[in-house]
Amino acid sequence: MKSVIGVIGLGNMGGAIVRGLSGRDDVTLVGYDHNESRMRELAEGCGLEPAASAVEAVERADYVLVAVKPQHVKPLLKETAPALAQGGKCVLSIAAGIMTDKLRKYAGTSVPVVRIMPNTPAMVGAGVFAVCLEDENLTDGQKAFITDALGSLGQVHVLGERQFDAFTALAGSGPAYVFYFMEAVIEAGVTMGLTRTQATDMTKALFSGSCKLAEESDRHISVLREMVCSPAGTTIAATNHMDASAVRASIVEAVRKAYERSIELGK
Ligand SMILES: NC(=O)C1=CN([C@@H]2O[C@H](COP(=O)(O)OP(=O)(O)OC[C@H]3O[C@@H](n4cnc5c(N)ncnc54)[C@H](O)[C@@H]3O)[C@@H](O)[C@H]2O)C=CC1
Ligand SMILES: O=C(O)[C@@H]1CCC=N1
Repeated sequence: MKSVIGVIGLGNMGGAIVRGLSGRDDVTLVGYDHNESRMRELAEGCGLEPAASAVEAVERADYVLVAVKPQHVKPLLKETAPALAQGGKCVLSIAAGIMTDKLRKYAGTSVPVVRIMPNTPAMVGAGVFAVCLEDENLTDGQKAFITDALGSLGQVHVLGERQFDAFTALAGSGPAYVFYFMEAVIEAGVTMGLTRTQATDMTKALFSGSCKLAEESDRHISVLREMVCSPAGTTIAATNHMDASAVRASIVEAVRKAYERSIELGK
């Protein structure tokens, strides 16, 4: 039997998850967004069934995926609480920082809630997900369905909720750090006289090749870096400059800022 996933909020992340799940034949996707063009695009592109309202999406769904911005979660769950109370449903929230006890309070019923933290590479089936399955009202069938569905969009880590802020700062926000570093490398290439197209193509291949090596090699990441740093060579000149500029400390501090912000959003 098919499970119905009702996705509310079809922006960057909700849209990515719909695209990623659209190939599954055990799932019917229903969606609602205030922005009609988002529903239309996903209806045409991957067979999403548009709902006339958030309440209708909830009424039709077995799993309700809440993919609106954190500040919109409370009014949305309050509005849909009567429909959520119909029984047999499950709330999945990807909102950064909003804890399960708050989600339960807003939904106002004994509906089980699951917190999920995705990242945007889910758009191409290469996401990294954290999922918190601690709600005692969750059935084994629901847990199995959720982990399996997320598994078709990328790597899944079942985590306790207390680890969610760290995961959000590292992997949820993480693609932005990687793209930020890529932008800087591209600018360096252009500074040295490469065309922007050349520098962009080279940088994409550099990052995907390095990630492939890190994944497929048994060597520690630090050893892989040392292998590039020839004695008195070009690379050690660059990494010494990064150390002198405290780039590593700055990255650690930046990720910690995201962690603090995630904690703050949960208050
Ligand atoms: N963008 C990212 O990389 C990640 C985002 N998240 C979380 O995902 C959630 C969504 O983020 P984005 O997709 O980036 O935001 P977005 O702004 O791209 O999409 C949000 C969508 O929700 C719609 N919306 C707002 N209120 C609504 C309502 N009451 N009913 C129906 N639709 C409504 C908006 O029209 C918009 O299309 C956030 O809570 C964020 O914390 C989590 C991990 C990664
Ligand atoms: O920046 C944010 O708040 C969201 C959560 C993780 C990635 N984007």
